[in-house]
Amino acid sequence: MVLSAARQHLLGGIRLGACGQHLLGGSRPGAWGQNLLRGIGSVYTAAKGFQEKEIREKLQAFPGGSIDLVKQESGIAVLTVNNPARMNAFSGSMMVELEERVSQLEEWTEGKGLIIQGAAGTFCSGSDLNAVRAISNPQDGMKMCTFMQNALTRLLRLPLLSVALVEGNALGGGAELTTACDFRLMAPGGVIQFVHKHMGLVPGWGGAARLVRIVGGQNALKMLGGALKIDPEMGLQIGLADRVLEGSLAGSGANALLEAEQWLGCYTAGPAPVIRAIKSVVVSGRELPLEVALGTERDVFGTVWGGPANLQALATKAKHK
Ligand SMILES: CC[C@H](C(=O)O)C(=O)SCCNC(=O)CCNC(=O)[C@H](O)C(C)(C)COP(=O)(O)OP(=O)(O)OC[C@H]1O[C@@H](n2cnc3c(N)ncnc32)[C@H](O)[C@@H]1OP(=O)(O)O
Repeated sequence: MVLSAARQHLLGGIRLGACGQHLLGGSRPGAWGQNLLRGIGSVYTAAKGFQEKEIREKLQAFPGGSIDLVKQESGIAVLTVNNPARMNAFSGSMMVELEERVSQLEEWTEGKGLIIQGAAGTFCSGSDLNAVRAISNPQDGMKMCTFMQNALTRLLRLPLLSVALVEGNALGGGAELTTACDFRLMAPGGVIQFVHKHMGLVPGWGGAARLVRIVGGQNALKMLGGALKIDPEMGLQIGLADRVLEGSLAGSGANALLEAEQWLGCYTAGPAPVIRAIKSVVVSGRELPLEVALGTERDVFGTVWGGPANLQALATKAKHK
Protein backbone atom coordinates (compact mmCIF):
# COMPACT_ATOMS: atom_id res chain seq x y z
CA MET A 1 0.00 0.00 0.00
CA VAL A 2 2.79 2.40 0.95
CA LEU A 3 4.69 1.46 -2.19
CA SER A 4 1.70 2.14 -4.43
CA ALA A 5 1.06 5.53 -2.82
CA ALA A 6 4.64 6.67 -3.29
CA ARG A 7 4.70 5.59 -6.91
CA GLN A 8 1.35 7.20 -7.52
CA HIS A 9 2.83 10.43 -6.18
CA LEU A 10 5.60 10.27 -8.77
CA LEU A 11 3.26 9.27 -11.55
CA GLY A 12 0.77 12.02 -10.80
CA GLY A 13 -1.99 9.49 -10.38
CA ILE A 14 -1.61 7.90 -13.80
CA ARG A 15 -0.22 4.54 -14.84
CA LEU A 16 -0.63 3.18 -11.35
CA GLY A 17 -2.19 -0.03 -12.67
CA ALA A 18 0.92 -1.01 -14.59
CA CYS A 19 3.06 -0.09 -11.60
CA GLY A 20 1.00 -2.08 -9.12
CA GLN A 21 0.87 -5.11 -11.39
CA HIS A 22 4.59 -5.05 -11.85
CA LEU A 23 5.22 -4.91 -8.13
CA LEU A 24 3.24 -8.12 -7.87
CA GLY A 25 5.27 -9.63 -10.69
CA GLY A 26 2.34 -9.66 -13.09
CA SER A 27 3.49 -7.47 -15.99
CA ARG A 28 6.24 -7.48 -18.57
CA PRO A 29 9.60 -6.63 -16.94
CA GLY A 30 10.59 -3.06 -17.62
CA ALA A 31 7.13 -1.81 -18.59
CA TRP A 32 6.96 0.52 -15.63
CA GLY A 33 10.52 1.65 -16.23
CA GLN A 34 9.58 2.60 -19.77
CA ASN A 35 6.93 4.93 -18.37
CA LEU A 36 9.44 6.42 -15.97
CA LEU A 37 11.84 7.04 -18.83
CA ARG A 38 9.26 9.33 -20.47
CA GLY A 39 9.06 11.67 -17.48
CA ILE A 40 7.14 11.01 -14.35
CA GLY A 41 4.40 13.43 -13.66
CA SER A 42 2.98 16.35 -11.80
CA VAL A 43 2.49 17.02 -8.12
CA TYR A 44 -1.01 18.46 -8.43
CA THR A 45 -3.63 16.81 -10.62
CA ALA A 46 -7.29 17.46 -11.44
CA ALA A 47 -8.10 14.75 -8.91
CA LYS A 48 -6.48 16.94 -6.27
CA GLY A 49 -8.54 19.97 -7.34
CA PHE A 50 -5.92 21.51 -9.63
CA GLN A 51 -7.84 23.63 -12.19
CA GLU A 52 -5.11 23.90 -14.80
CA LYS A 53 -7.24 25.39 -17.60
CA GLU A 54 -8.50 28.21 -15.37
CA ILE A 55 -5.00 29.04 -14.17
CA ARG A 56 -3.57 29.03 -17.69
CA GLU A 57 -6.24 31.50 -18.81
CA LYS A 58 -5.48 33.77 -15.87
CA LEU A 59 -1.73 33.71 -16.57
CA GLN A 60 -2.24 34.38 -20.29
CA ALA A 61 -3.71 37.77 -19.31
CA PHE A 62 -0.13 38.88 -18.51
CA PRO A 63 1.74 38.57 -21.83
CA GLY A 64 5.31 39.38 -22.81
CA GLY A 65 8.56 37.61 -23.64
CA SER A 66 8.87 33.97 -24.62
CA ILE A 67 10.39 30.64 -23.63
CA ASP A 68 12.37 29.36 -26.61
CA LEU A 69 13.34 25.74 -27.11
CA VAL A 70 15.91 24.41 -29.57
CA LYS A 71 16.43 20.65 -29.71
CA GLN A 72 19.83 19.82 -31.16
CA GLU A 73 21.17 16.79 -33.05
CA SER A 74 23.62 16.24 -30.18
CA GLY A 75 20.71 15.30 -27.92
CA ILE A 76 21.21 18.48 -25.89
CA ALA A 77 18.35 21.01 -26.00
CA VAL A 78 18.68 24.69 -25.13
CA LEU A 79 15.81 26.47 -23.37
CA THR A 80 16.07 30.27 -23.30
CA VAL A 81 14.14 32.50 -20.90
CA ASN A 82 13.64 35.43 -23.22
CA ASN A 83 12.36 38.75 -21.90
CA PRO A 84 15.49 40.94 -21.89
CA ALA A 85 13.63 44.27 -21.50
CA ARG A 86 12.69 43.02 -18.00
CA MET A 87 15.90 41.14 -17.23
CA ASN A 88 14.15 37.91 -18.32
CA ALA A 89 11.41 38.18 -15.71
CA PHE A 90 8.61 35.62 -16.12
CA SER A 91 5.41 37.10 -17.50
CA GLY A 92 2.22 35.02 -17.10
CA SER A 93 2.36 33.84 -20.71
CA MET A 94 5.98 32.75 -20.20
CA MET A 95 4.89 30.56 -17.28
CA VAL A 96 2.37 28.89 -19.59
CA GLU A 97 5.00 28.55 -22.32
CA LEU A 98 7.43 26.99 -19.87
CA GLU A 99 4.87 24.29 -19.09
CA GLU A 100 4.36 23.70 -22.83
CA ARG A 101 8.09 23.39 -23.44
CA VAL A 102 8.33 20.86 -20.59
CA SER A 103 5.58 18.83 -22.32
CA GLN A 104 7.58 18.94 -25.56
CA LEU A 105 10.69 17.74 -23.73
CA GLU A 106 8.73 14.91 -22.11
CA GLU A 107 7.89 13.69 -25.63
CA TRP A 108 11.49 14.04 -26.92
CA THR A 109 12.61 10.45 -26.68
CA GLU A 110 16.00 11.07 -28.34
CA GLY A 111 16.99 13.73 -25.80
CA LYS A 112 19.85 13.37 -23.32
CA GLY A 113 20.55 16.83 -21.93
CA LEU A 114 19.08 20.28 -21.40
CA ILE A 115 20.66 23.68 -20.81
CA ILE A 116 18.53 26.52 -19.44
CA GLN A 117 19.87 30.01 -20.02
CA GLY A 118 18.61 33.58 -20.00
CA ALA A 119 18.69 35.84 -23.06
CA ALA A 120 21.22 38.64 -23.42
CA GLY A 121 23.71 37.52 -20.79
CA THR A 122 21.55 37.43 -17.68
CA PHE A 123 19.59 34.49 -16.26
CA CYS A 124 16.19 35.53 -14.87
CA SER A 125 14.93 38.16 -12.42
CA GLY A 126 11.98 36.06 -11.18
CA SER A 127 8.31 36.82 -11.65
CA ASP A 128 7.39 39.89 -13.65
CA LEU A 129 6.63 42.37 -10.88
CA ASN A 130 3.89 43.98 -12.98
CA ALA A 131 2.02 40.66 -13.05
CA VAL A 132 2.83 40.05 -9.38
CA ARG A 133 1.26 43.38 -8.44
CA ALA A 134 -1.90 42.55 -10.41
CA ILE A 135 -2.40 39.17 -8.70
CA SER A 136 -1.21 40.11 -5.22
CA ASN A 137 -4.05 38.35 -3.43
CA PRO A 138 -3.57 34.95 -1.73
CA GLN A 139 -5.97 33.05 -4.01
CA ASP A 140 -4.28 34.06 -7.27
CA GLY A 141 -0.83 33.70 -5.72
CA MET A 142 -1.61 30.11 -4.70
CA LYS A 143 -2.84 29.30 -8.21
CA MET A 144 0.31 30.68 -9.82
CA CYS A 145 2.47 28.85 -7.28
CA THR A 146 0.63 25.55 -7.89
CA PHE A 147 1.06 25.90 -11.66
CA MET A 148 4.77 26.68 -11.37
CA GLN A 149 5.41 23.90 -8.83
CA ASN A 150 3.94 21.42 -11.30
CA ALA A 151 5.92 22.75 -14.24
CA LEU A 152 9.23 22.87 -12.35
CA THR A 153 8.73 19.45 -10.75
CA ARG A 154 8.12 17.95 -14.19
CA LEU A 155 11.19 19.85 -15.46
CA LEU A 156 13.43 18.36 -12.77
CA ARG A 157 12.00 14.88 -13.35
CA LEU A 158 12.69 14.90 -17.10
CA PRO A 159 14.88 11.97 -18.17
CA LEU A 160 17.48 14.50 -19.32
CA LEU A 161 20.58 15.76 -17.51
CA SER A 162 19.76 19.42 -16.99
CA VAL A 163 21.96 22.43 -16.37
CA ALA A 164 21.13 26.01 -15.36
CA LEU A 165 23.67 28.30 -17.03
CA VAL A 166 23.77 31.28 -14.69
CA GLU A 167 25.16 34.44 -16.26
CA GLY A 168 24.25 37.68 -14.51
CA ASN A 169 21.38 37.49 -12.02
CA ALA A 170 19.15 34.60 -10.99
CA LEU A 171 16.79 36.34 -8.56
CA GLY A 172 13.59 35.27 -6.78
CA GLY A 173 11.76 32.87 -9.08
CA GLY A 174 14.93 32.84 -11.24
CA ALA A 175 16.89 31.39 -8.29
CA GLU A 176 14.11 28.83 -7.85
CA LEU A 177 14.37 27.88 -11.52
CA THR A 178 18.08 27.06 -11.10
CA THR A 179 17.17 24.50 -8.43
CA ALA A 180 14.85 22.71 -10.87
CA CYS A 181 17.95 21.64 -12.83
CA ASP A 182 20.34 18.82 -11.97
CA PHE A 183 23.40 21.09 -12.20
CA ARG A 184 24.24 24.79 -11.97
CA LEU A 185 27.13 26.36 -13.88
CA MET A 186 27.94 29.94 -12.90
CA ALA A 187 29.74 32.47 -15.05
CA PRO A 188 32.13 34.91 -13.34
CA GLY A 189 29.99 37.71 -11.95
CA GLY A 190 26.92 35.46 -11.77
CA VAL A 191 24.64 35.73 -8.72
CA ILE A 192 21.98 33.39 -7.34
CA GLN A 193 19.83 35.20 -4.78
CA PHE A 194 16.61 34.16 -3.13
CA VAL A 195 15.30 37.72 -2.65
CA HIS A 196 11.96 36.48 -1.32
CA LYS A 197 12.50 37.77 2.22
CA HIS A 198 12.97 41.28 0.85
CA MET A 199 9.61 40.85 -0.90
CA GLY A 200 7.91 39.69 2.32
CA LEU A 201 7.67 36.18 0.89
CA VAL A 202 9.08 32.69 0.91
CA PRO A 203 9.80 30.72 -2.26
CA GLY A 204 6.62 29.21 -3.71
CA TRP A 205 7.78 27.46 -6.88
CA GLY A 206 9.28 24.56 -4.90
CA GLY A 207 12.62 26.37 -4.63
CA ALA A 208 12.96 26.02 -0.85
CA ALA A 209 12.27 22.28 -0.82
CA ARG A 210 14.77 21.72 -3.63
CA LEU A 211 17.36 24.09 -2.13
CA VAL A 212 17.41 22.15 1.16
CA ARG A 213 18.12 18.97 -0.81
CA ILE A 214 20.97 20.64 -2.71
CA VAL A 215 22.81 22.64 -0.03
CA GLY A 216 21.35 21.23 3.22
CA GLY A 217 19.09 22.86 5.77
CA GLN A 218 21.73 25.05 7.41
CA ASN A 219 22.89 26.68 4.20
CA ALA A 220 19.32 27.00 2.92
CA LEU A 221 18.31 28.80 6.13
CA LYS A 222 21.19 31.23 5.75
CA MET A 223 20.47 31.82 2.07
CA LEU A 224 16.75 32.46 2.62
CA GLY A 225 17.06 34.19 6.02
CA GLY A 226 19.77 36.56 4.80
CA ALA A 227 18.57 36.79 1.19
CA LEU A 228 22.26 36.13 0.52
CA LYS A 229 23.86 36.93 -2.81
CA ILE A 230 25.62 33.71 -3.77
CA ASP A 231 28.56 34.36 -6.07
CA PRO A 232 30.34 31.56 -7.98
CA GLU A 233 32.98 31.02 -5.28
CA MET A 234 30.40 30.69 -2.52
CA GLY A 235 28.22 28.63 -4.86
CA LEU A 236 31.00 26.09 -5.28
CA GLN A 237 31.75 26.09 -1.56
CA ILE A 238 28.20 25.18 -0.51
CA GLY A 239 27.54 22.79 -3.41
CA LEU A 240 25.03 25.04 -5.17
CA ALA A 241 27.30 25.51 -8.19
CA ASP A 242 28.85 22.53 -9.92
CA ARG A 243 31.35 24.59 -11.87
CA VAL A 244 32.48 28.15 -12.46
CA LEU A 245 32.89 28.86 -16.15
CA GLU A 246 36.31 29.96 -17.40
CA GLY A 247 36.67 33.75 -17.34
CA SER A 248 38.16 33.74 -20.81
CA LEU A 249 35.15 32.00 -22.31
CA ALA A 250 32.28 33.24 -20.18
CA GLY A 251 30.38 36.47 -20.26
CA SER A 252 29.99 36.56 -23.98
CA GLY A 253 26.77 34.62 -24.50
CA ALA A 254 27.58 32.10 -27.19
CA ASN A 255 30.91 31.20 -25.59
CA ALA A 256 29.35 30.55 -22.20
CA LEU A 257 26.77 28.33 -23.87
CA LEU A 258 29.51 26.52 -25.77
CA GLU A 259 31.40 25.90 -22.57
CA ALA A 260 28.25 24.65 -20.85
CA GLU A 261 27.60 22.30 -23.78
CA GLN A 262 31.14 20.95 -23.55
CA TRP A 263 30.80 20.42 -19.81
CA LEU A 264 27.44 18.68 -20.14
CA GLY A 265 28.70 16.66 -23.12
CA CYS A 266 31.00 14.72 -20.79
CA TYR A 267 27.92 13.38 -19.01
CA THR A 268 25.60 12.95 -21.99
CA ALA A 269 28.12 11.06 -24.13
CA GLY A 270 26.66 7.66 -25.02
CA PRO A 271 23.36 6.21 -26.17
CA ALA A 272 20.18 8.07 -25.19
CA PRO A 273 18.45 5.06 -23.58
CA VAL A 274 21.38 4.62 -21.18
CA ILE A 275 21.67 8.33 -20.26
CA ARG A 276 17.90 8.55 -19.74
CA ALA A 277 17.98 5.42 -17.59
CA ILE A 278 20.75 6.95 -15.45
CA LYS A 279 18.71 10.10 -14.83
CA SER A 280 15.61 8.02 -14.06
CA VAL A 281 17.27 5.89 -11.38
CA VAL A 282 18.72 9.02 -9.78
CA VAL A 283 15.32 10.74 -9.74
CA SER A 284 13.71 7.76 -8.06
CA GLY A 285 16.65 7.46 -5.65
CA ARG A 286 16.40 11.08 -4.57
CA GLU A 287 12.61 11.22 -4.36
CA LEU A 288 11.38 7.81 -3.21
CA PRO A 289 11.80 5.75 -0.04
CA LEU A 290 14.59 3.19 -0.45
CA GLU A 291 12.44 0.11 -1.04
CA VAL A 292 10.36 1.83 -3.67
CA ALA A 293 13.45 3.27 -5.34
CA LEU A 294 14.98 -0.21 -5.46
CA GLY A 295 11.88 -1.51 -7.26
CA THR A 296 12.06 1.38 -9.70
CA GLU A 297 15.75 0.79 -10.29
CA ARG A 298 14.98 -2.83 -11.12
CA ASP A 299 12.33 -1.74 -13.62
CA VAL A 300 14.67 0.73 -15.31
CA PHE A 301 17.50 -1.83 -15.28
CA GLY A 302 15.16 -4.11 -17.23
CA THR A 303 14.97 -1.53 -20.00
CA VAL A 304 18.74 -1.48 -20.64
CA TRP A 305 19.80 -5.05 -19.75
CA GLY A 306 20.26 -6.94 -23.02
CA GLY A 307 19.65 -3.73 -24.95
CA PRO A 308 21.75 -2.64 -27.95
CA ALA A 309 24.33 -0.70 -25.93
CA ASN A 310 24.69 -3.52 -23.42
CA LEU A 311 25.07 -6.20 -26.12
CA GLN A 312 27.56 -4.08 -28.04
CA ALA A 313 29.66 -3.59 -24.90
CA LEU A 314 29.57 -7.32 -24.15
CA ALA A 315 30.74 -8.10 -27.68
CA THR A 316 33.97 -6.17 -27.12
CA LYS A 317 36.71 -7.08 -24.65
CA ALA A 318 36.00 -4.32 -22.13
CA LYS A 319 38.85 -2.86 -20.08
CA HIS A 320 37.91 0.12 -17.96
CA LYS A 321 41.22 1.89 -17.37
C1 LIG B 1 10.04 36.75 -4.89
C2 LIG B 1 8.86 36.08 -5.33
C3 LIG B 1 8.57 36.06 -6.76
C4 LIG B 1 8.51 34.63 -7.20
O1 LIG B 1 9.23 33.77 -6.71
O2 LIG B 1 7.65 34.37 -8.02
C5 LIG B 1 9.54 36.83 -7.59
O3 LIG B 1 10.36 36.33 -8.27
S1 LIG B 1 9.28 38.50 -7.51
C6 LIG B 1 10.59 39.17 -8.48
C7 LIG B 1 11.88 39.16 -7.74
N1 LIG B 1 12.83 39.90 -8.52
C8 LIG B 1 13.08 41.20 -8.30
O4 LIG B 1 12.53 41.80 -7.41
C9 LIG B 1 14.04 41.82 -9.26
C10 LIG B 1 13.96 43.34 -9.17
N2 LIG B 1 14.91 43.95 -10.11
C11 LIG B 1 16.18 44.18 -9.79
O5 LIG B 1 16.65 43.92 -8.71
C12 LIG B 1 17.02 44.81 -10.86
O6 LIG B 1 16.18 45.26 -11.91
C13 LIG B 1 18.06 43.83 -11.47
C14 LIG B 1 19.13 43.51 -10.42
C15 LIG B 1 17.41 42.53 -11.97
C16 LIG B 1 18.74 44.48 -12.69
O7 LIG B 1 19.24 45.75 -12.31
P1 LIG B 1 19.86 46.71 -13.43
O8 LIG B 1 20.24 47.96 -12.75
O9 LIG B 1 20.90 45.98 -14.18
O10 LIG B 1 18.66 46.93 -14.46
P2 LIG B 1 17.29 47.70 -14.22
O11 LIG B 1 16.92 47.67 -12.79
O12 LIG B 1 17.35 49.01 -14.89
O13 LIG B 1 16.28 46.70 -14.98
C17 LIG B 1 16.05 46.83 -16.36
C18 LIG B 1 14.57 46.77 -16.56
O14 LIG B 1 14.11 45.47 -16.14
C19 LIG B 1 13.02 45.64 -15.26
N3 LIG B 1 12.92 44.50 -14.37
C20 LIG B 1 13.92 43.87 -13.73
N4 LIG B 1 13.44 42.85 -13.03
C21 LIG B 1 12.11 42.84 -13.19
C22 LIG B 1 11.05 42.02 -12.71
N5 LIG B 1 11.27 40.98 -11.89
N6 LIG B 1 9.81 42.30 -13.11
C23 LIG B 1 9.54 43.31 -13.93
N7 LIG B 1 10.50 44.14 -14.44
C24 LIG B 1 11.77 43.89 -14.06
C25 LIG B 1 13.33 46.93 -14.54
O15 LIG B 1 12.18 47.45 -13.93
C26 LIG B 1 13.82 47.78 -15.69
O16 LIG B 1 12.72 48.22 -16.44
P3 LIG B 1 12.55 49.78 -16.81
O17 LIG B 1 11.27 49.84 -17.59
O18 LIG B 1 13.77 50.12 -17.60
O19 LIG B 1 12.49 50.50 -15.50
